[in-house]
Amino acid sequence: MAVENAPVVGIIMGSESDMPAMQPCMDQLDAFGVPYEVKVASAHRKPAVVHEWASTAHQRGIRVIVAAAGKAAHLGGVVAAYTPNPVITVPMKTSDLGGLDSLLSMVQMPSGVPVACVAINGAKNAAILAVQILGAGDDAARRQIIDFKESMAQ
Ligand SMILES: Nc1c(C(=O)O)ncn1[C@@H]1O[C@H](COP(=O)(O)O)[C@@H](O)[C@H]1O
Repeated sequence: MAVENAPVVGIIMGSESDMPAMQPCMDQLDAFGVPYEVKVASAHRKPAVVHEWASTAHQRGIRVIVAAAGKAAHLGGVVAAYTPNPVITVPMKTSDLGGLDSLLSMVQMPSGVPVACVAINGAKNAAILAVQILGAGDDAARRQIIDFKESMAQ
């Protein structure tokens, strides 16, 4: 049975240093009233933790995952390998290559393991897309998007 206010969006990021750029994602989910959980874990530095988190997310009630990372941003692809949930990746802007490194390493997934990818530092759009995905099968989430689009047009 679904627990009321249990997280339905799982946000994972490769480092604490990604947190400021990802804050708009959390803020937007708060604005929609969509519950989420946040995990900081790196597929490079803590592969076992990422494996555990990603492979059990759907069992905890998570329905969409947002994965943010910078540089050699393999985190989203690794998470996608372990979960049946849709994964939205957020390439982090980087000091050396401006985030093109993050973008290309996220978006160029091999056939069979897709991820969605928003713009460099596109944290807010990741939240909106996550709720749109939820809204495909949930009337309340779809209502949030309809209201959001109306207020954006004003
Ligand atoms: N791309 C990845 C992964 C991964 O893909 O597993 N783990 C950490 N990182 C990224 O490294 C950058 C620098 O991290 P630090 O600031 O911790 O050195 C961050 O943007 C992080 O997402």
